Amino acid sequence: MSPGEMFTHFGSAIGGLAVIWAMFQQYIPLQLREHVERYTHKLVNFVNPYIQIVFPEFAGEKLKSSEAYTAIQNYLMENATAGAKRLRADSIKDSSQPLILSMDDHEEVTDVFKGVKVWWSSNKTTPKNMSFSFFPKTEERRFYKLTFHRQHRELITQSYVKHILTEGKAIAVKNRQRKLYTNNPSGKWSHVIFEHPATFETLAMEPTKKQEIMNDLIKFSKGKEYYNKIGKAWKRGYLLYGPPGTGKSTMIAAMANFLNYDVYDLELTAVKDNTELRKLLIETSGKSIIVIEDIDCSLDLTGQRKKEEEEDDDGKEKDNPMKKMEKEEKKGSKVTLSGLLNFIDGIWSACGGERVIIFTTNHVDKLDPALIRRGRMDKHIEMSYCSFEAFKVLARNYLDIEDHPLLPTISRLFDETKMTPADVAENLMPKSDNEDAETGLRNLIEALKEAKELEARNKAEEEKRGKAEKEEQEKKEHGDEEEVKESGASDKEVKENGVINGGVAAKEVKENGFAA
Ligand SMILES: Nc1ncnc2c1ncn2[C@@H]1O[C@H](COP(=O)(O)OP(=O)(O)OP(=O)(O)O)[C@@H](O)[C@H]1O
Ligand SMILES: [Mg+2]
Repeated sequence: MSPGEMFTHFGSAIGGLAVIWAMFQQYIPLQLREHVERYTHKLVNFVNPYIQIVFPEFAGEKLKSSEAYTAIQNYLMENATAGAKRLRADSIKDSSQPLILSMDDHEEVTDVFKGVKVWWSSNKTTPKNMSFSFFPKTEERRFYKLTFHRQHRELITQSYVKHILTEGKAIAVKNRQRKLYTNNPSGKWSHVIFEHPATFETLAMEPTKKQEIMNDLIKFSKGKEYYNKIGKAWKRGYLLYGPPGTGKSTMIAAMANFLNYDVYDLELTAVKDNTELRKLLIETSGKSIIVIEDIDCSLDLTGQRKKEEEEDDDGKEKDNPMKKMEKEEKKGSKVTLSGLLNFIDGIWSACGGERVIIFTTNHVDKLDPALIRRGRMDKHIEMSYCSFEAFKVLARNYLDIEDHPLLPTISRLFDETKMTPADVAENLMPKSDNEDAETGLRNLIEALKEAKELEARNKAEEEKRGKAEKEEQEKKEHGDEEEVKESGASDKEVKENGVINGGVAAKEVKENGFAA
């Protein structure tokens, strides 16, 4: 029992006396009665050196728990419930969710702040005039009570309470269930709980490169003041590019888990036009990652400008409504490159809150340079084939292997051939329950050897094809030369003939002339 409570009980005892007092009071003059009551109250307050603050669950807004109450609940859950003997397990929806514990009613815990001890208790009051209700719970009023010695009044009311509220809110952010939003054809976001297990720890990538990305994200997420100072919207763009199965989508999930952000997976082909795009983007919340996967396939963004020019060129087709409609249909979505770029260029600076924008593509060379120039996409990250360093992460995750006699062989094979992390992971995955780690490694070695052979075969075939083409070309060129040669000879003949003939003729003429 907290000292405050003790005094409360002391107060109740006095209250008991007051009841007896009330029985007699009708015989006592009113003035004297008031006098006695005032002094008992004063006496209790004078003897009780403890102060109590009450934080009710519903303050002001009726339907939403007060921010302070929720923050205190979170804080106590993480920091102080160890001392509580009776806990309440609330909001268990399914077995995969972590157990959320809070103090049971009338339970009490202590907390220490800068060497000062305070007491917290969880309480509820039931209104005296209990009316019949189908929802009896709503009649209860819960509250937290904080008790501390009056000599620490300043410290507690000014620093401790503030500390609790900020800590509690931070815990809420950390524990909140994050969401994965996707846009549907009716132009709205719908969401599910985001529960992707990928983390930077499980992501196969060179450690230095990985660390660099993590540092970049940390700097960004803590950069509120910096972005304010330079007058830029608080956002950062990443372009992830590389062949399929190199971990682009996995990287996005790892980033979201690392930053504790929501994810908005924007399917551009489902967006009707620029107006809808703007609406969708404005509806995104702060602390979120906006993803446009396969940006080169989502829209004909790269060719948009060219197409418009083409359309302008052939005026005839433009006048034909059927042709025009066909074209519109083919075009499908009318989201334009310039529309998209406008939004990326900080139109949401007014919306506040930090946002990360990620584009992914398999063909970085196909993208319009305007889309990926620095400043729009701040960081270009290449996701490439699995290196030995990256493989070690997978070996640790999939097989719990740090070291193994087969690793040097694998290292050599990785130098000689290319394989995506997705394929490596697939090979390491046990095919049956009783498969051991070594089998996994052997499977991978086999697959790497096969990949190497295939590569060699493809290369040989390509060379052969190249050679054949070269020969064909040479043959063609040779053929031309022959022809040239042949036609050259006839020219010569003509020439020679001409000369001969001419010579003859001249001779003849001469001769004739002479003759003449
Ligand atoms: N770098 C990686 N680290 C760990 N796992 C990976 C990595 N790359 C791929 N994987 C594994 O392969 C699967 C496919 O990878 P992912 O979907 O991230 O590839 P992607 O690059 O997005 O491919 P696509 O271009 O086809 O979208 C993942 O589920 C993951 O298990
Ligand atoms: Mg992907």
